Amino acid sequence: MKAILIIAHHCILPGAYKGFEEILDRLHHDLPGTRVASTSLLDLENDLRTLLREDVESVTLLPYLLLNGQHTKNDVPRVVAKLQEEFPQIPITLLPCLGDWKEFSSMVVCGIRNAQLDEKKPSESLVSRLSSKTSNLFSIELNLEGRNVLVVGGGRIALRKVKTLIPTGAHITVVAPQIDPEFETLKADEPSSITLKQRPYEPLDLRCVFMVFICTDQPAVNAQVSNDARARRILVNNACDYLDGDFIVPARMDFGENIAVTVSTQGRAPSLAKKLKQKIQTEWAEDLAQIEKDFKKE
Ligand SMILES: C[C@@]1(CC(=O)O)C2=NC(=C\c3[nH]c(c(CCC(=O)O)c3CC(=O)O)Cc3[nH]c(c(CC(=O)O)c3CCC(=O)O)/C=C3\N/C(=C\2)[C@@H](CCC(=O)O)[C@]3(C)CC(=O)O)/[C@H]1CCC(=O)O
Ligand SMILES: NC(=O)c1ccc[n+]([C@@H]2O[C@H](COP(=O)([O-])OP(=O)(O)OC[C@H]3O[C@@H](n4cnc5c(N)ncnc54)[C@H](O)[C@@H]3O)[C@@H](O)[C@H]2O)c1
Repeated sequence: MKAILIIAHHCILPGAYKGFEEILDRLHHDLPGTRVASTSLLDLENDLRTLLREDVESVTLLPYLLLNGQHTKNDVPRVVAKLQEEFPQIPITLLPCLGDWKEFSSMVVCGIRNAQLDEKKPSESLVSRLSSKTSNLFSIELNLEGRNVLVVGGGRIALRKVKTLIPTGAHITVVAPQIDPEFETLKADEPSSITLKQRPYEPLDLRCVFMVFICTDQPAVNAQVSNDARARRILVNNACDYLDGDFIVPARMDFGENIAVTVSTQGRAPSLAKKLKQKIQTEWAEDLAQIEKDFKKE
């Protein structure tokens, strides 16, 4: 079994470990079969030794620290070197401090930009978001025929976006390390309109792209794509953060040959948009079909 050991500062203030605990929960959930443990700088040596005595094949150490200072330059490597000598058969990998991760700067910039946006659009509870009367989004129906559209992410949300993009005639590229098998089925039906790239996003994926849909489960990747696209003046839809993108996708229904009805909550309550869509589909279908028939007779 592989193991991850996260090293954090010791702190006794209530609530200090909120973000840290969320990361542990997510690692437990997202990396089943990996032993996830945490320790403090003081307990590192004892805890790491205990872990190495368990049935682990490798240990990855993450210093939950921002700056590459005394702890990450000297204290932690010293313990790692000592224990690697004691347990030479178990590889120990020491990751860089968080501040040196390449996605970190994008995440910080994005967080600050969102905070500035939030100053303009205070978003408290859903109820208060919904009761705000003003809408400053502009509705259009966009022609994407022949345009290059990039979808970053290959999961459930990306799949939904691609399904709605196919009928537009756009050239769709999907890039993600994990691509849902259903994409292959879609590609088999539409070989010329879908390209699948099974690897992590790279900034060059944005070359000649008209519009990008950001749909990964990695906030740091989403922030990087958003920043890269903005620098290239590419239109952005961020499925994970409606305040970040240039546009949102409403729920769309087609009735008969000519009628399209879209429902939007301006990003504020997407699940309400879905509910309304279901209501409209069940309650309006017959009436709309009749209206279209009558219109054709006129
Ligand atoms: C309309 C539809 C079109 C489409 O996705 O193409 C759409 N969401 C749909 C479904 C859906 N969305 C969610 C669930 C699970 C909950 C549930 O099941 O109840 C389901 C249901 C499911 O997945 O089945 C939750 C959700 N949605 C967003 C977030 C992130 C966030 O808010 O940060 C979260 C998580 C937080 C939360 O729960 O709030 C974000 C967005 N979702 C949008 C559109 C945009 C805003 C549109 C608007 O407000 O008008 C925006 C901003 C992104 C964008 O522009 O794409 C599609 C209808 C499908 C259909 O056609 O039937
Ligand atoms: N718009 C919506 O309606 C809506 C609804 C629910 C959730 N969301 C948001 O959408 C996100 C994605 O949801 P999902 O259900 O599709 O998740 P998922 O776990 O099914 O898919 C995540 C995808 O991101 C990809 N990914 C990870 N790192 C990547 C990288 N470096 N480059 C490219 N791709 C990378 C993965 O390979 C995977 O294909 C959620 O995290 C959530 O924030 C949006």
